[in-house]
Amino acid sequence: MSKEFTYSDVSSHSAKKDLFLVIHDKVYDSSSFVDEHPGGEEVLLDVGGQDATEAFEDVGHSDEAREILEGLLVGTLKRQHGDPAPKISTTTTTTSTSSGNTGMGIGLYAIILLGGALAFGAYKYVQSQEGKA
Ligand code: HEM
Repeated sequence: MSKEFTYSDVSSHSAKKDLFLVIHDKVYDSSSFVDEHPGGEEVLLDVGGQDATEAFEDVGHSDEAREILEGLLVGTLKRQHGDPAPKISTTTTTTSTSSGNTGMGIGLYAIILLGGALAFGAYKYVQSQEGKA
């Protein structure tokens, strides 16, 4: 059975010799790994006792790094009302890009429709002129 930690439990473990990190709502005891981290101890201490999901994923850690992480697992995070929201990177950027594309699509569509209407009007005008002649 894995242990459950609240956010305030985790935040009390932010010292170098007692360092918990939250990644994807799981709690990892990184104390033994701080000195070995190829990215340096500074970055781990920065996110000690906090949600490090974004920092960890932004670096694009290897499968090997994820295996080490599994070995440090001590439990899961039990979220409570008022806790900081889970951090998930990438999704926001994807959404904003695709909504930008949709806006562009509608703009183009409007121009094509307008062009069609103008062409139709010109055609009708030419026809009426021809009728007169
Ligand atoms: C306990 C959690 C972590 C573990 C087990 C871990 C493990 C590793 C490992 C094994 C590497 C070598 C490259 C690779 O295999 O991907 C690495 C590199 C790196 N890590 Fe982490 N890491 C952790 C957390 C973090 C966090 C929170 C940051 C915050 C920014 C970070 C920043 C970096 C950076 C910048 C490198 C690249 C170092 C370089 O190539 O010069 N790591 N990490």
